[in-house]
Amino acid sequence: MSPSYASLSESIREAKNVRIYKNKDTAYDFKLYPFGERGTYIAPELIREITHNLADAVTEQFPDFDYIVSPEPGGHTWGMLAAYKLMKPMNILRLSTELYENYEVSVRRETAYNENYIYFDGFSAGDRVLLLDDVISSGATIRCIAAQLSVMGIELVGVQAILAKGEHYKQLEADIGVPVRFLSQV
Ligand SMILES: O=P(O)(O)OC[C@H]1O[C@H](OP(=O)(O)OP(=O)(O)O)[C@H](O)[C@@H]1O
Ligand SMILES: Nc1ncnc2[nH]cnc12
Repeated sequence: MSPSYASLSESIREAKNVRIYKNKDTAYDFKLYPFGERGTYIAPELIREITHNLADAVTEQFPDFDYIVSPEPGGHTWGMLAAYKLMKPMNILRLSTELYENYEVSVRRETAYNENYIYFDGFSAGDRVLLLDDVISSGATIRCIAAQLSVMGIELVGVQAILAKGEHYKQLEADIGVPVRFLSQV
């Protein structure tokens, strides 16, 4: 049976736009997608639809990996639901605006509207992982996570997202050398 994206499509269509400022000169138009952003209401039907579709897409595209890796806070809620549905373990990447020196492995991430550090722990060289996030926009988040996984000797089998914004995912896919898949695109 072909997947239904009715609730997801509606939530994307209806998402409110807010303007956020990285600094006083740089404004960014940001969408309050209910599946990704704080302060939004998410209906159980949408949770179910996204979770089922993520799990089905991963099963079809990426049948063989050890565990799911997702950054908090937008990615790991969905990583966790997909992991539960697929009965796979997961590793949650923690984020902070603070750089904790001598504390775990970190990479600096800069997107169109924010800057912070992503912390890595609990990985072993040779692990085969699937990266799952809610939104791919500039691709900076996935790109820097993939680079750090590679440094640690982790094999990335692919990337699964809920939503791709624009066409940046194509360059991302070419750069990281694994399939980048998503349920919907704006
Ligand atoms: O492709 P990119 O330009 O890197 O954007 C994608 C990232 O942006 C969002 O994270 P954000 O920092 O907004 O935190 P969030 O998880 O609270 O949404 C989203 O969860 C992705 O991780
Ligand atoms: N919710 C969002 N709206 C617009 N761009 C984004 N990039 C990452 N998350 C986004």
